[in-house]
Amino acid sequence: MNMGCLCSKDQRIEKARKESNKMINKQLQEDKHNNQITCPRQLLLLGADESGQRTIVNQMRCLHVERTAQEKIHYIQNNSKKASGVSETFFEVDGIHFHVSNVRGQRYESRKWMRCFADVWDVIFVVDSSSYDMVMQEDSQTNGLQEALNLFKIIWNNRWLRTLPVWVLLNKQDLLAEKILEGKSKMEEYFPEFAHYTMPEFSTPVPGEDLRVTRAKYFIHDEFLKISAAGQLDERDCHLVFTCAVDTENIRLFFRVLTDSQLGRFSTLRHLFFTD
Ligand SMILES: Nc1nc2c(ncn2[C@@H]2O[C@H](COP(=O)(O)OP(=O)(O)OP(=O)(O)O)[C@@H](O)[C@H]2O)c(=O)[nH]1
Repeated sequence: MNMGCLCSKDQRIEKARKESNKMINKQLQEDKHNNQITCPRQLLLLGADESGQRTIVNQMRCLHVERTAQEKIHYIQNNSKKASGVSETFFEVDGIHFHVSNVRGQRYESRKWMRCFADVWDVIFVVDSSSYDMVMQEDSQTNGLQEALNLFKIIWNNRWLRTLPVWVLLNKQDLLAEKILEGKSKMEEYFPEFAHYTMPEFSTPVPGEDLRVTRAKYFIHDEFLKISAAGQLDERDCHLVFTCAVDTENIRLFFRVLTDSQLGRFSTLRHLFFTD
């Protein structure tokens, strides 16, 4: 009788323990799910002037926002000719909330804002790939692409951002292709090393793409790759992506790949962007 009682008491305890475990696990799952939905993923959007940052934000807003987007702008005092500050956009994709912080005037104010981004998930760095023959408005002297490379180096090596994955959007591919095919502005006149550049084996032209365009875009790609690879000790993701921000579909697909990567999913759309 006693034995029976003890046994059923043990069984009751065991049953209660299992139920409690089940409830805890269920709660954990729900919290995880709610967290994914309500806790915004913060993206830090950076790049040199005129690279296409605002266009990308606008595309995201048009695509996903309408109902959910809000925008806040904080201005930072500075002495440069252009306004600088942080504009923040909030929107939702597939139930996941995003928070994009777009920093203007990064080169001059970086010390002021870098440490404000403790919760950033990814850095998106936008490049005007067609600026290889242009000078910066700021000083009418510095080559546009060289300025983007210099700024990327600062951002890649910044200690506040050192652990974060970086997506380099080699933007304005349409304008780059136009310039290269036009033949008036030769890349080697601005970047002499281009004359001896050979493409990596994995570089595959987009169907129908002229090989001169493929070579130019991979040259730029490799210049950024060199910076991300130099002196790197720990594993850190640097994804180089060819984009055209005025093409809504292109930005939509990029965003889907980014969302998949943040959710730890392998994106079937990767091949549309990735060069590795
Ligand atoms: N053809 C083409 N034009 C682009 C592309 N991306 C941006 N643009 C244009 O380039 C210009 C500058 O783009 P913005 O989005 O304002 O660039 P930004 O980086 O926000 O510029 P700042 O305000 O100077 O920081 C605009 O006229 C855009 O329409 C692209 O991929 N292709």
